[in-house]
Amino acid sequence: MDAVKGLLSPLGVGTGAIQDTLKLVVIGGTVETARRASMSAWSGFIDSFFLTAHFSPDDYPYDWLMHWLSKQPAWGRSREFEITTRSVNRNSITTDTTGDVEEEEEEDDGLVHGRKKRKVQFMPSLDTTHTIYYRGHWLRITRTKRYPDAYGHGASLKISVVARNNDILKKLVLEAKRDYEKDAEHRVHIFLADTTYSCWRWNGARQKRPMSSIVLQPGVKDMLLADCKDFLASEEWYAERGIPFRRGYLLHGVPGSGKTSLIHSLAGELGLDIYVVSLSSKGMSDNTLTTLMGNVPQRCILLLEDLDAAFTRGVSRDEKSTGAPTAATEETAKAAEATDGSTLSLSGLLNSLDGVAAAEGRLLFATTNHIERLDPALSRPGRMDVWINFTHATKWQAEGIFKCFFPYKPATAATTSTSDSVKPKDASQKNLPLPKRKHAHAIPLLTEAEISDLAKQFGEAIPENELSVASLQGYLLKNKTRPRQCVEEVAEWVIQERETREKLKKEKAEREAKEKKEAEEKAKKEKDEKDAKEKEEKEAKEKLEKKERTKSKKRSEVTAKSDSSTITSTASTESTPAAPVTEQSTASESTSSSESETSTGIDADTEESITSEEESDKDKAKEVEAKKDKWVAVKGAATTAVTPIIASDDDAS
Ligand SMILES: Nc1ncnc2c1ncn2[C@@H]1O[C@H](COP(=O)(O)OP(=O)(O)OP(=O)(O)O)[C@@H](O)[C@H]1O
Repeated sequence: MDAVKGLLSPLGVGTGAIQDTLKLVVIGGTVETARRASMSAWSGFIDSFFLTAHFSPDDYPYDWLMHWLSKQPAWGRSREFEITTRSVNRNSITTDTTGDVEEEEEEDDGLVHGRKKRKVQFMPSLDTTHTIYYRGHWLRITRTKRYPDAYGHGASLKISVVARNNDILKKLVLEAKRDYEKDAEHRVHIFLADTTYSCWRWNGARQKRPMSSIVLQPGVKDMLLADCKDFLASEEWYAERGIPFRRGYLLHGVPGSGKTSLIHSLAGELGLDIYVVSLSSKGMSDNTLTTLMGNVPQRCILLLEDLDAAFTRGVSRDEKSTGAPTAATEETAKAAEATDGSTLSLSGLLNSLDGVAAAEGRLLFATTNHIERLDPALSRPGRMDVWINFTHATKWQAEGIFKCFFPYKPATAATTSTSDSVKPKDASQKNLPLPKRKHAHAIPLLTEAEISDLAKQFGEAIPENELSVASLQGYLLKNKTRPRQCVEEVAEWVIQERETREKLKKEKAEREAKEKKEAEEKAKKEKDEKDAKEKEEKEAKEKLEKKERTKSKKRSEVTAKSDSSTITSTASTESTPAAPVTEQSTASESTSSSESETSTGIDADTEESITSEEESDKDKAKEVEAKKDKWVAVKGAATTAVTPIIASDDDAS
C-alpha cells in the first residue's frame, strides 16, 4: 500500500479514495477465489462419495433412462422441468406422464383439426441438477446440452448416487430397460442410413404389424419365422463351427406383393429394430457402406431395399471376379459419381456384407423386383441363405386378405366350438376379431360363417396370379364398410382392372414405340446431316483440287507461252536500250485495269474458272483459250518490258 501511495503522491492525486478502492478489489478477489476453491474442494469431496453414470444419447440406455425419468412421480413435483410434445424424439414412445395434465392423457381417438391430440411429456430440464429418491438412495440427475439441436439430440445424461457399489445404478438401468421395452412392445423402431455422416438416424417407431395380416402361400411365414428364431438362438453353434454369425434373406418378386410388409411384421414379432439402407442413395460409397454395416447393433434387421437399383449404373465385377469394376463400367460409375457423389461398387457391397468389419448377429434382408439383374456373387449362399419368391395374388391369398379386412360378430359358445374344430392352419386365413377401439369404422358386423363364405366367393372371383395383393388391398379399402357389395362388384372390378392394365400396357407400348421412332428419326437426321456435311466437304475439296489443277495448268501454259514469246522477241529486243524499256513498262502498268489484271493474270483466271464451274468443259476450255489470247495479247504489249527480265533470268539460270 505504501508503494502505491508513493507512486501516486508525486501526481498530486488524493490517495485516500484510490486506496479504499484497491483495498476493496483485493479483498473481493481474495474472497471470490476462496469461495471458488472451497466450492470446488467441496464438490470434489462430495463427488468422491458419489458413483456417477454417464449416458450418451447415441446409445439405448439414454433412451431407457429418459423414458423411465419421464414416468417418475417425483417429476410432477419438480420445480424445474421441460415440457414437450415433440414426437420426433426416440423417447416419444412415452405416453404416460405424471403431474396435473394426467387426466388429458386418457385413451382418446378424437381428432383436433384432423390430427390426433398431442400428448405432453415431462423431461428433466437442461443444465439443472434434479434429485430423485429411488430405492433408499438419492439420485442426482443432470442433463446437459453438449451441442445444440432443436430436438434435444446431443444432450447427455449424468446420474450420481451415494453408494458403496454400483448395484443401485445397475438396478436402475435394468428397470428402465424393462419399462422401456414394455412400452415399446407394440412398436418397431426404424433407423435410416445417413450417408453424409456415415451413421444411423432414428426415423420413428411404427406400430407392429401382426403376422396374420400378411397373407402368403401356406407355410412361408412359419418357415421364415422359425428360421429367424433358430438363427438368433444359435450364436454358440455358429461360433463352435467357425461360421460367421450372419444370415441373409433375399425376398424377390413382383411389386406390391408384401416383401416390405413381411419384414416389418417379422421385426415386430422378433422384437428387433430395422436398419434401412438404400444403396442408390446420394453419396453412398464403399467406405460409407462399410462404416454403416459395421455399426449396426448385434440383434437387428438390416434391410437393403431394391438391391438391383444399386446396379443400374452397371457396376459389376470383372471377369476375374476380383470385385473391381470393369473398365467399361468405370465410365458410367464416374458419371454417376459426378452427378450424385455415389461411388458404390459391387466389391464394396460384398465386403460390407461379409468382410472383416461386417457386423455379426444381424438378419440381413434384401428386396428386389429384378432378381435376374443381380450378380450371382451377391445372391450366393452365405450372403443370401434363404430366397423367397413373391408372386401376384392367388385365390387363396385373395380369400385370406378378405378375411383380414372384415371383422366378424363374436360367435356364441356353440358356434365357437364348431369353428375351433375347423380352425385353419395359417393364422392369415382366420377372420380378425373385432377391433379393440371404440368407433373405429362404421363396419356392418357379419357372422364368422358369412364372412368366410364371402371370402370364398371373393377368392373365386379373383384370377389366379394376375393381380397384385396391393391392388386387391386397394379395392378392399375402397369397400371397407360394404363387404357384401364388395363381393358382388368384384367381377366387374376385375374387368375394369384388366381394361386399365391393357390401356396402360397399350399406352406404354405406344409411348415406347413413339420414343423409338423419335430416336430413329433423330438418328436418321443426324446421319443425313453428317452425310451432307461430308458431301459438302468432299465437294469443297474437289473444287480446291480442281482449282489447284487449273492453276498449275495455267501456270505451265503461261510459262510455255512466255518462253516461246521470249524466244521470238529475244532477237528484236536484244538491241533495245534499257531506258525505253522502263518507260514502256511504266506506261503499260498504268494503261488499264485489264493490264493490272494481266500482271496478276493467273489469279484473275482462277476466279473466272470458279464462277464458270457449271459450264461445260468445252466452254471452259474456250474461255481459257480466249483468256490466254487476251493475256498473250496484253502480254505481247508488255513483252518488250518483261521479256528482257525473264530472258535475263532464263539466261542466268
Ligand atoms: N401378401 C400380402 N399380404 C398382406 N398385404 C399385402 C401383401 N402384399 C402386399 N400387401 C399390401 O400391399 C401394400 C404394398 O406392399 P409392400 O410394400 O410390402 O410390397 P412390396 O412387395 O415390398 O412392393 P415393392 O417391391 O414395390 O416395394 C402394403 O400396404 C401391404 O399391406
